[in-house]
Amino acid sequence: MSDYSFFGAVEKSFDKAAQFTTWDPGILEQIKQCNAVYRMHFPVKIGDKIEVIKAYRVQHSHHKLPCKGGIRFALSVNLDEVMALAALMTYKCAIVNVPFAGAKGGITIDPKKYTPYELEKITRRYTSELIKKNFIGPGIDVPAPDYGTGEREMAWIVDTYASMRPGEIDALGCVTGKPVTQGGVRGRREATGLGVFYGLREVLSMKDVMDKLGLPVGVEGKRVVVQGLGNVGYHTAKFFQEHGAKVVGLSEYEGAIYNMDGLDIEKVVEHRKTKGSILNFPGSTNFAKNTDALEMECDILIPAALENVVNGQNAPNVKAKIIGEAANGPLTPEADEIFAKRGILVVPDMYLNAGGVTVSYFEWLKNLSHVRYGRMEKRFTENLNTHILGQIESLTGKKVNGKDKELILHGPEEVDLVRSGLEETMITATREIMDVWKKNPQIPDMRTAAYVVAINKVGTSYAELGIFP
Ligand SMILES: NC(=O)c1ccc[n+]([C@@H]2O[C@H](COP(=O)([O-])OP(=O)(O)OC[C@H]3O[C@@H](n4cnc5c(N)ncnc54)[C@H](O)[C@@H]3O)[C@@H](O)[C@H]2O)c1
Repeated sequence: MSDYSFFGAVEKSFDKAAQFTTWDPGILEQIKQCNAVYRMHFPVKIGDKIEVIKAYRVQHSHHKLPCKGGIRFALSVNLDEVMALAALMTYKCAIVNVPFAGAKGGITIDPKKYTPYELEKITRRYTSELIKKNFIGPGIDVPAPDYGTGEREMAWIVDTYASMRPGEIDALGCVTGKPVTQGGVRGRREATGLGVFYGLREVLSMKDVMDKLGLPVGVEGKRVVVQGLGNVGYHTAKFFQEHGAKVVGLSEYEGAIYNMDGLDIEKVVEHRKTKGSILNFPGSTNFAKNTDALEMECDILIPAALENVVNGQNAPNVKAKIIGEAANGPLTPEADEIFAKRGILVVPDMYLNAGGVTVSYFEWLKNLSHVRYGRMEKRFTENLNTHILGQIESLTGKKVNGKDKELILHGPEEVDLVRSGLEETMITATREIMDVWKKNPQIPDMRTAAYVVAINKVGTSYAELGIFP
């Protein structure tokens, strides 16, 4: 499918961008390599058998600490994939100014083949392996959810960590993406999808960019196709629908569906729950292969499942004018070249799906500072805020009601704070990358511009810190 492995593709993109920077070749090589690779095998009792589980944790960089990156549960997990995903995390964090270095983990299992009890045993044993080798901790390396994992697994991880490190006051900050009741933050669940939406909305608002693509400005009325209805795909599709776009195509494992008038995401999810498949959704046309979605008639294609799905073979058939990489590494380098030639805009994974890590940063800060975000305790603020409300009303001569009154009296909700921080982050990152691209017309695509931004930020860290010893 591609001449490059996943890590090879990341290295190729890095090299392509490095020529637009002025860093010493030694620094560039150091930024590119993975600093620490932990490949492990451990036994777990499944029924009356002992199963040997293969797993990984890769810390791509230590230019900032802790390292940060999700944990993937899938049969396809391998060292090359985990290295590539760890490297992308370094660049992602740099672009959105989240002070972490990149890491990633994975367990080579099909989670659907295990009971929740067995998955818990595997997750806890994996966590204990990370603890033994100092590959996890609030100031060392902080995992998060990724493909095949979610809040449940993160709760098992934090519980295992806290049990094995009794008395560690910051234990909650050893992992993010936890349930809200276990130190998680409101807004983390939908953060990656919302970040994808904010990033693409910003691109869609740029008149010069849209003129080049021959598309009208704005989200309203855009036809969107999403591959993968998991955490990232579902929320991305929902936010597009809520803001006036038409989600015309969706795909899951079992196939794809299309309706040029738009599909109702919630109803499709409900249909899949009851019928076991997205196929045969009323009013839509079925496609037997899930990859058919990639070639559907639309304005924006959003791959939100796994890597290497758009490649040299199917890229010539893609009809979208914009590809929003919600998944990590969905395009091969061959596809990238085809899209650059065809004038199709690829909005790259390495910042577009940074919503998860951005909100994870808020969660980590909340855990370390041992506070709650948002609404202040009524008893602390009521008198002062009631006074402020009175002042505003007498100055403006108008009564303040509804949401505004709530905001003045009690401050914003945690989820509103988180979302506004995320929105600002994604808008700033999009503009920064576009500015670099516009200032240097020799940069061939937005991905390369994003890498230039990332390399310059990580390079600056090395230059300022010096090389030890
Ligand atoms: N979860 C996060 O916060 C996060 C953050 C950044 C990036 N990502 C990336 O987003 C991607 C998806 O992650 P997720 O967390 O949504 O995973 P998930 O497990 O919640 O969902 C993935 C979905 O894709 C479906 N799928 C798998 N192969 C498919 C195919 N060939 N065609 C159509 N559907 C397919 C699966 O059935 C599943 O429903 C991954 O590349 C991940 O690395 C996730």
